[in-house]
Amino acid sequence: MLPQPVPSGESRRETGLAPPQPAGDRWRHALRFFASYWTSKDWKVAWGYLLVLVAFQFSGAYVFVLMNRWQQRFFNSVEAREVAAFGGLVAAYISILALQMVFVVVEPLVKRLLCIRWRVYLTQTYVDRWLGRNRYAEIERLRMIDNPDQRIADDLRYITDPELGSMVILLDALSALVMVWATVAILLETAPPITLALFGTAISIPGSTIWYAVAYVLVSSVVMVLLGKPYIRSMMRWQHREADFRSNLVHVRRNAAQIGMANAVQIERGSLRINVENIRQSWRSVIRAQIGLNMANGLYDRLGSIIPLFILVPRYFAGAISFGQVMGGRDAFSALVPQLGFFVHFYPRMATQISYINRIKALDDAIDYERPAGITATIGTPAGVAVAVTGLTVRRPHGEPLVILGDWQVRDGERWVIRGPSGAGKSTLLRTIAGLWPDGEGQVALADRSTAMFVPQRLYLPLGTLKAAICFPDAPEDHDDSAIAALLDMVHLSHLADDMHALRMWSEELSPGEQQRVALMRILLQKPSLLILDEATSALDPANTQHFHQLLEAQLPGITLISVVHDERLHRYHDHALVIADGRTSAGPIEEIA
Ligand SMILES: Nc1ncnc2c1ncn2[C@@H]1O[C@H](COP(=O)(O)OP(=O)(O)OP(=O)(O)O)[C@@H](O)[C@H]1O
Repeated sequence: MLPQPVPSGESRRETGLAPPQPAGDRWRHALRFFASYWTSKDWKVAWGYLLVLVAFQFSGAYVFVLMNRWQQRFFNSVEAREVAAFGGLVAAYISILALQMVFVVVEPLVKRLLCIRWRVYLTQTYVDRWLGRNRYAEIERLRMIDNPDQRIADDLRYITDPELGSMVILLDALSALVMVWATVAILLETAPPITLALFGTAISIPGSTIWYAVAYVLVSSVVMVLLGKPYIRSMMRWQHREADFRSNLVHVRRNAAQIGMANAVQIERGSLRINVENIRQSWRSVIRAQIGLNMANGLYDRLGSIIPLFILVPRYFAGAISFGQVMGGRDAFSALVPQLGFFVHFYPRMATQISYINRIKALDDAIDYERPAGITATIGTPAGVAVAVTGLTVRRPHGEPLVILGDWQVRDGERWVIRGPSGAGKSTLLRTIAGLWPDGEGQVALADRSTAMFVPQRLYLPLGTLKAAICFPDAPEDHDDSAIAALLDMVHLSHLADDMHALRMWSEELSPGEQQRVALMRILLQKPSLLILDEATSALDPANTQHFHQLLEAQLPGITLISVVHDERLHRYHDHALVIADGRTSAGPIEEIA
């Protein structure tokens, strides 16, 4: 069975070069994404905070109505010169103001508390899922999406932002609904009816201002949706370019020494310039797309405060309503229009959020993608066999065969060398044995995974002390300092003994050859029964390379060894050979294999 094609095109989608995913899929994903926190084990606190926030939206509308009524009373009493009522009105104002202050202080606080909990939950969940089932490695191996790290760190932060995030937009929507209800009630008291003559009958529709507001908002919404589409596209492209720039900067920082040695500063500067130029260009298209949106928003706000006066003042002139009602009506209309036009007003915010959620969807798709494992990795072999391979063909991700191995067995205590030209598939075969390469067909069985150890060319050094790096995966406390000092001496690194507990960037400080000797120390500490080495001495000088293998032989005499080595002088430390040439393999005792 050939592996299925790798899902691709996400980057093309995100840069706007390919059409977006179907809307139905995106909606379903967004629903699942939002529901996840509110049904998580933190649900009690989450819903508690949310209910408080919802209650705030309702009481906010109530305070708005109080303030509006107060305004009507105030202007009417000023117009009627009711001096005696002035003190009472000021006192009433102070009480309403005090209420408003409670909202101003407490509401943002609750919002922030909820948003940080939500962010922590989402971030932990995504980190776990990304690291689970080897997805982080598989996503990189197949280059499924770019910058999953930034999606987790940044996009989730923007979605849960307490000022501009998705939940705040939804709360604003609720607040808009409640306010619409409150302002409609006020406008019904002040707005003149619309009178129409239909087939000779006079029809009177109450609350003309409301209908004008609805028509006003509907027309603006259509305009905004049309203007917003290119805005979403350009925002996504811009985010993508920003992420590329950040990851290139990290790349330069990580490879600082190599770049210096290779005199590649010009090249890196050029590529960073291209990144910045790409940002500039995509930002320009964001700005262009924003011009129309800003203009429409500006007109929308300004006209919204003047139109009600044009409608209500003639009625005041006709003596049908009081001056207080004109001011109250204008206030309610001005409140109604932005609330009704929530979608209009917040479209740019929603558009940005949609693009973040789409990036998270791409991450979810990559994490959830189940690539049928053509090669099965199992535990359990016949007695005396350390590795049993059956019917194995290793393929490249897109299906072409890389190594056709068929059946192969490594018996306990055998020492195999894997040979072949560069690019033949030696490292990939080792990854397959480790169960990290699923593309192809056949079966790989290990006698015991827990006593097998894989040592790649570049060692993984965790952040922490040198002792922690040497003891990994054991905890540093599991081994005495004196034992580690003796090992350092054994591998000719005794000068590092005093720095054993120093917290430094060891992966950047130790030379590749020193790191390979740290790997040797790990081997001697862990004493694996099966050791798989991928050019594990490539950075060592000949004397240290000999020493590496001699130490292995002396300290771990019965070990089963599979190693990829280019240096023919090292073949004598092995008794069997597997040679890969043009995808075909030949295997057997070393003296029989040419
Ligand atoms: N993640 C990947 N996606 C696509 N192709 C890959 C991937 N990893 C390895 N390959 C390809 O598989 C082939 C074999 O690579 P591999 O690293 O196994 O070779 P090798 O024999 O170990 O080479 P060398 O001796 O130079 O280390 C190469 O052509 C490489 O480009």
